[in-house]
Amino acid sequence: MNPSLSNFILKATPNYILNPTPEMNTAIPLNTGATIPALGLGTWQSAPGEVKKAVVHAIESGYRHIDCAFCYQNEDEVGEALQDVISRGIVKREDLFITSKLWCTFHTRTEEGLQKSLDLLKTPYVDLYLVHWPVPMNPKGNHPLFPKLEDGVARDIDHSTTHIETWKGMEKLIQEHPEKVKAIGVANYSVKYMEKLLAQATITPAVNQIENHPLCPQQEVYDFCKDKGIHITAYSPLGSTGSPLFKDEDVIDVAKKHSVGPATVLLSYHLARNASVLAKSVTPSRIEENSKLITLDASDMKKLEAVHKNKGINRYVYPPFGVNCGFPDKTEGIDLSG
Ligand SMILES: NC(=O)C1=CN([C@@H]2O[C@H](COP(=O)(O)OP(=O)(O)OC[C@H]3O[C@@H](n4cnc5c(N)ncnc54)[C@H](OP(=O)(O)O)[C@@H]3O)[C@@H](O)[C@H]2O)C=CC1
Ligand SMILES: O=C[C@H](O)[C@@H](O)[C@@H](O)[C@H](O)C(=O)O
Repeated sequence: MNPSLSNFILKATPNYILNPTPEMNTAIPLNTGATIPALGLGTWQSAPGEVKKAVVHAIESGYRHIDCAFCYQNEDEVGEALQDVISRGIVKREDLFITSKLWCTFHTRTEEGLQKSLDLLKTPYVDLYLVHWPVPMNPKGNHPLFPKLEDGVARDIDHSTTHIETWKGMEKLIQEHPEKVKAIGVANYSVKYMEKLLAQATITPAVNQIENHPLCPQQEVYDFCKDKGIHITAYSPLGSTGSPLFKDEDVIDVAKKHSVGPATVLLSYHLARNASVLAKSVTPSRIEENSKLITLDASDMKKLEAVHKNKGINRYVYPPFGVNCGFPDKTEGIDLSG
């Protein structure tokens, strides 16, 4: 076939699937041979005193995938929730998919980072352990999680190492402790950083967890990862704090068409993209509402895919590292891609 024609056909192939099983625990294959449930409960900014109840309620409502991180400073309480549901026989540990993440100040201490999360979560293993950001921060700085330089503003980056070295530490974890971690992956990786990582990786990341929604579709990372067999998990699908995407008129139109709420559309969008999605809530009724997914059709996807073209990209989560993480809409800061 004429190469330009085959290129056209590839590009013309819709990047969504039209008949996904519209269920929150649809099992999506990972490159490890395991699967990841389509919907997970997010726990970032879920306050102590609220997060245990939220996780218990989610699992009692059928959620099997919980997204955690050491830097959320609430893994201890998530662990209490896990102990509670497991001890009451609601689920077995092996029925759950638990993700945690290596925080930036632990890049040179992968084993310690993992063990801290396992202890807090009170679980012998995590199903997925992610590098939270490709940004090593000073492990001996003036704060254990968010060290700053003397000006009290700029984050204290650890220039003595690289995210590639971090990945080698992650590979060592799974090679030496397969009983503690079932899959390794990354979060917040752009194409540029992923290319640099893959050039030196022995193990391809199973997952890249990125901000993803109609105002930030990240099509270039999505397509790159799909091509390499790296699963995408979407975070901040509702637009993060306060769910601002609920007000988008195109989202509302699609929701009205299907007689559902905006959450269902915003979450089902990822199911159609064969990605998993994390929705955070500490409100019982919303946790239940978010568990309902539907099958969107080609015209719905077309409408949702046009949202960022008409309104521009909106990235809600971009911490002030002072680092250029390689995303086309955020080009300021130092390049740590290696
Ligand atoms: N790897 C990374 O760097 C990142 C990972 N994540 C992960 O992804 C998860 C989800 O992203 P997050 O940024 O938290 O934001 P979300 O897009 O999930 O939005 C959460 C907000 O929406 C509200 N909300 C949830 N459901 C509903 C509903 N049905 N109706 C109305 N409001 C609703 C929540 O309120 P309330 O809780 O009060 O009900 C909260 O204010 C995180 O919790 C975290 O686990 C997120 C960001 C970065
Ligand atoms: O996972 C959620 C986010 O990445 C969050 O962990 C960061 O935004 C963090 O608050 C930071 O300021 O660096």
